[in-house]
Amino acid sequence: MAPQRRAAPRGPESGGTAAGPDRGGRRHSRYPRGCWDSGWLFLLSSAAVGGLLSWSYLSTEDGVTEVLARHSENLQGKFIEIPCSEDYDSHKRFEGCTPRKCGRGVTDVVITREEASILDLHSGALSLGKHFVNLYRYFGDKIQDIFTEEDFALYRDVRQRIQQRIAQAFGISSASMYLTKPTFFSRINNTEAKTTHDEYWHPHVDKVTYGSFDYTSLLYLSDYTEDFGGGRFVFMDAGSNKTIEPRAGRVSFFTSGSENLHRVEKVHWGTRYAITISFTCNPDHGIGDPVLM
Ligand SMILES: O=C(O)CCC(=O)C(=O)O
Ligand SMILES: [Fe+2]
Repeated sequence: MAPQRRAAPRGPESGGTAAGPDRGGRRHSRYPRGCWDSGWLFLLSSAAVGGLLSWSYLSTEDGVTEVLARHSENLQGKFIEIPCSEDYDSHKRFEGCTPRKCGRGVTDVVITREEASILDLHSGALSLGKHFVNLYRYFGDKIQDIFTEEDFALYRDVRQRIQQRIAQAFGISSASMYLTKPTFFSRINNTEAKTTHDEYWHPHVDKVTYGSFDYTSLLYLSDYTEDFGGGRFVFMDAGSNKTIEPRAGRVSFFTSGSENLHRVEKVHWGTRYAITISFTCNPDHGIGDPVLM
């Protein structure tokens, strides 16, 4: 069955909250001491009850979970810096590219939902049962029946914008990064895994799993809770997991070392589409953009 194109309109941009001037201090002194104390106690106990409630609400079988990006949010950009692991020291360093600043970011404004829906059409055509398929080898001459030159141009443009966003977030030059392999479409549903490659739910470190990766990006093509259930992306931090709920057009990116150990929750229903676009700092591990031959 041909996949359906979903042309969902974009929601309004989310605005930031400006911090106001400190208005709290002077008001407290107007209250009699006893009243202030009980008010404070009340505040503290409500905060404790609230905290407990949200803790139990957010807790999962994996421990305490914090949501970094909800499906319903339209995030301009969120970036969290974290200390780099030592993984990069055991590889050749490329100053100005190899991570010195590490972290993770997510944005909903670099790729539109419309662009995601066009790419999604193709991931539907690529349901081949295995996780890694070399499209050129698989389709041969027929590849031109599946992808048009416009599709490749869109892919190149999307990849370029993601690369620039990553470079900006980590303070490096976009020209020092190279696309690397595997860069792939993934399609996940709740059918049984056929090979170990299909077992996407295992915690892993991309730099260990894929070798050449320095920066990983994920472009989501479908929507958590609308197109599929489960399937959230989880950063596995000590003591607290951080989740990203996929949303069409959402880009999440992070340094590929063990500072960003992660996994994907099992998909319970529906189909989840995403593209993994990865970058290396080592020109020897770079690959060219896909082209139509
Ligand atoms: O699809 C995702 O959200 C993550 C996939 C992933 O971890 C990977 O391809 O290495
Ligand atoms: Fe990964």
